[in-house]
Amino acid sequence: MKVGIIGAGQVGSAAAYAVALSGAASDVVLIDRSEKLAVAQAQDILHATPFAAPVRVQAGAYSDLTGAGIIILTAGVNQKPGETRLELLDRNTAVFAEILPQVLAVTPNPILIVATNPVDVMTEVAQRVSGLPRHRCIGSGTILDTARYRALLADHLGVSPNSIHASVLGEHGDSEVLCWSSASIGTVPLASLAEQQGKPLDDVVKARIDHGVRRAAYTIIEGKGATWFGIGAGLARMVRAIARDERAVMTVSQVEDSIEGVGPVALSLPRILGADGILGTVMPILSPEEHALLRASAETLIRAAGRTP
Ligand SMILES: NC(=O)C1=CN([C@@H]2O[C@H](COP(=O)(O)OP(=O)(O)OC[C@H]3O[C@@H](n4cnc5c(N)ncnc54)[C@H](O)[C@@H]3O)[C@@H](O)[C@H]2O)C=CC1
Ligand SMILES: CC(=O)C(=O)O
Repeated sequence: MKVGIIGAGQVGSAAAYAVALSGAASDVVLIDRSEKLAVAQAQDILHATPFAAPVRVQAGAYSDLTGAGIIILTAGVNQKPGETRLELLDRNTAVFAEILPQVLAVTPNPILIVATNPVDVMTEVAQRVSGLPRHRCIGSGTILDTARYRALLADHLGVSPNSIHASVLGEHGDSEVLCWSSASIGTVPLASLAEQQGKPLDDVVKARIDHGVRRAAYTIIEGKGATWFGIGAGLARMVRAIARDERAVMTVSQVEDSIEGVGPVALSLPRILGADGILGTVMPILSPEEHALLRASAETLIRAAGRTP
């Protein structure tokens, strides 16, 4: 499958690199407002392919997107230290208004994967501007937050993150919801395994993990100006699930008519990802407190999109 990536900055290039290393697609086309940057990134990544998978990586123009099945949108501005994701909305909406007509003129029915922040509201913008069906307009949403959550739980419990089933729902941002009540290691509830391991998940540990997930972007941006490896890997994982029709479950964002009684809104829930995009939603069993937090997160996103919940 050919994948177009619009925005060849840190996130776009990390996604291209992860696609190339994992062989998730056969062709990657990088497009950026700065052609010089796109050419340099494509060359650098192409030079990694002899060590990994035979993926064709090139910089291009919109006309080179002919036949692309997936378009990843990473173009736009990122957060400066202390800035929230929601503060980027107006600037990045203008970027999408410029990009999307050029994409759709060449490839009229792609699956869009949105990474540009604020990713949930930008998913709604992309769906509205493109007119594509909701299930083919997918935000990376909390795929990264869920990965952070699983990585921190794995570190605490001394088990592989691959064996941890735990989700972050709602906004990819400050109001996100860490699901504690349904988390498990294999078939064993999280709290039970933590007791068995002699590493209970008390309030102090939970608060530390919550902070580590919710504030990760701020901490990393303070240290190195932006985040890119985690999301790059997450975007490549989404590409693989779609390209191979895996029907894998991932927390990604899609416009919904109603969540917890409010909507329409785009936010993350565990979704089945396959060849036609989002094939379904796997709603986890939530505690009353988690339901309330998810509703509050949806309301935050509706307000961010300029509507009253
Ligand atoms: N969804 C997620 O989990 C994450 C999202 N992000 C978001 O991804 C976005 C990109 O971040 P970075 O790659 O760090 O920024 P960056 O500044 O390194 O790259 C953005 C690129 O977009 C290009 N661009 C801007 N306007 C364009 C246009 N009209 N047409 C074509 N190219 C255009 C710029 O030239 C630049 O190369 C930001 O909004 C950031 O907040 C970043 C990390 C994680
Ligand atoms: C920047 C961003 O959205 C993140 O790293 O979570």
